[in-house]
Amino acid sequence: MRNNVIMVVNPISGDVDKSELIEAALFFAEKENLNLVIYNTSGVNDVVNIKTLYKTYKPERIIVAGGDGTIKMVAEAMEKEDVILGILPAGSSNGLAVDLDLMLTLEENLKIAFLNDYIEIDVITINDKISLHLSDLGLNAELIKNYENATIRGKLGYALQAVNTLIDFEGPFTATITANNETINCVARMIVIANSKKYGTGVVINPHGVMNDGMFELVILKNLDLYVFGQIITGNMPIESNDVEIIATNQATIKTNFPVSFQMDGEYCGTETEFDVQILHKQMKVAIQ
Ligand SMILES: Nc1ncnc2c1ncn2[C@@H]1O[C@H](COP(=O)(O)OP(=O)(O)OP(=O)(O)O)[C@@H](O)[C@H]1O
Repeated sequence: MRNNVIMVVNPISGDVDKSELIEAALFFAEKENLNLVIYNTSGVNDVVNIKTLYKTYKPERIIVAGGDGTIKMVAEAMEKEDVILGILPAGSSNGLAVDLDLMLTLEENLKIAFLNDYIEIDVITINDKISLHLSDLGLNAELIKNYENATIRGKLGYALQAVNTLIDFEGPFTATITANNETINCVARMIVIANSKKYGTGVVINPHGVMNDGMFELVILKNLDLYVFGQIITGNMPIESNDVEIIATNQATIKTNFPVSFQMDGEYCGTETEFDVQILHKQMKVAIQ
């Protein structure tokens, strides 16, 4: 009997047609004598449908063709199951795939997703919602909100939006952070809650981030003027300066003095004043190179 593999495909992610990808995956599965069951997401009831498919087919692996949002949705559906995720990056944001060095050719990704060994990565929860790699409050979330509403797309649009956001931003907020049995107060422009090292753009924000060490980092950016901002986006994260403080922990609460914009893995999530951050150690098995 052939072993089953489920492939979850987000037909709209990254604005790309997936027919070539599906054809290549079917061909690969046939060659490996695997029965590939394809599920196209609809954006409605996907978690429930994937749970049902899992119970029916009991696969050892689930392949995900989509962006971070689709991976998170599958991770949520498979929270209680012992299954390996294989990633075929196909989103407009592929932060997790960038972090795991999976931005490769389709042939390479197919081989890794279907056959390679895996690592068990930690998953962060913020107010009970899953974050796979990087979430933040403050300036970058503000930037993402503005970018979602912007008319000029592409790199120039992003740069213009960044400058506008820096100029318009309400100013620093005060955060009360409790972690490692200590409470500190600080004034910040942005606080990153980081499981990993870099954003999907490749910008390194948390040089010591390791995805399976049972810890996450709070990267507190106290000052984010154009100079510091420039250093960060050019890959020279000023970790030794007074502008930056990094706290490594496995549990934290953050309270802010006014509602602050907040984004999780590239998706704008509104404003909040309280953030309860936990780590689920080695929660997810992901196939890697
Ligand atoms: N068939 C569908 N039609 C419309 N939306 C869908 C469909 N399937 C999934 N979605 C939505 O796709 C989003 C996840 O997309 P994902 O993050 O994987 O790709 P992306 O290209 O990076 O997305 P984004 O446009 O948000 O950057 C979810 O909001 C989900 O509800």
